[in-house]
Amino acid sequence: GNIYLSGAGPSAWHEEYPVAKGKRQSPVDINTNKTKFDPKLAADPLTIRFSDSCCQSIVNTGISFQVTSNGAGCELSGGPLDSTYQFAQFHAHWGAYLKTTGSEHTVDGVSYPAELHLVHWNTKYDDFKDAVDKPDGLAVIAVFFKRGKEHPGFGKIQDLFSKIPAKGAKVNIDFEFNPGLLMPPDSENYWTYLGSLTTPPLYESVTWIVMKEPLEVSVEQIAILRTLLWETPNGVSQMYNNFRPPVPLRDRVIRASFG
Ligand SMILES: NS(=O)(=O)c1ccc(NC(=O)NCCCCO)cc1
Ligand SMILES: [Zn+2]
Repeated sequence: GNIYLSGAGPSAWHEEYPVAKGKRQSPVDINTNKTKFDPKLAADPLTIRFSDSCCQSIVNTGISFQVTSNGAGCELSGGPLDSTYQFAQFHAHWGAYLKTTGSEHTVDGVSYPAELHLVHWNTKYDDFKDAVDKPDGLAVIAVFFKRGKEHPGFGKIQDLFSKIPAKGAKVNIDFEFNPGLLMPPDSENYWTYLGSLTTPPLYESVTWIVMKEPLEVSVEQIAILRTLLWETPNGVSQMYNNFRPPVPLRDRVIRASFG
């Protein structure tokens, strides 16, 4: 069923996934008065490498779209990471029409209309499946979407949405698409903390790297996200509010790469 709409939604996930109330869950609110600048992050800059041949296909996962990669030439290292992580997929989370919610992480209690996740796995493990539940298994770059000028690159991906109308639908991407296009102009300023997958199984395996600067997309592009379809208790309908709200930070400090 639909993990956001069946039962009480995210607040009930702990019944099947007790880790939902764990010590390093995601997303969280980023209280900028409590983040801590870490000069080590600035001293060893994050290296984000993407290529034009990174993306193979796009699938409707039933809770988002997902652009999947074989990771060739697409690697992440440096910053908070002690290893090289390989790109696996990107997807997004978003809200409802005329609502201000949509992102998973919030900044000083404020949501963005949507949030993109670029998922990478630690190459010290054999593959994604082996890495997905290890404490240092994954690194996810989060990019907030903000309403503004159109983003033609993201539009190329959105043009494929009509070809994946239902859960499990998948099409190949037969044009070059470099996910680097989805990085904000300034991707040096980020926050990082140890967290989890934001959907079941909620594994506490993610080093989160949340970009401070949002990416501008048009209001129409935010609306097009909702043209994807998913199953709900009342039948197939438009996909929206596929986000987990922030959970307690517990005993964690969010580090900033900037002063
Ligand atoms: N939103 S998020 O935290 O970036 C995220 C990323 C991957 C996943 N899950 C995933 O890729 N596969 C789950 C399979 C687990 C069983 O092997 C869930 C949430
Ligand atoms: Zn996500």
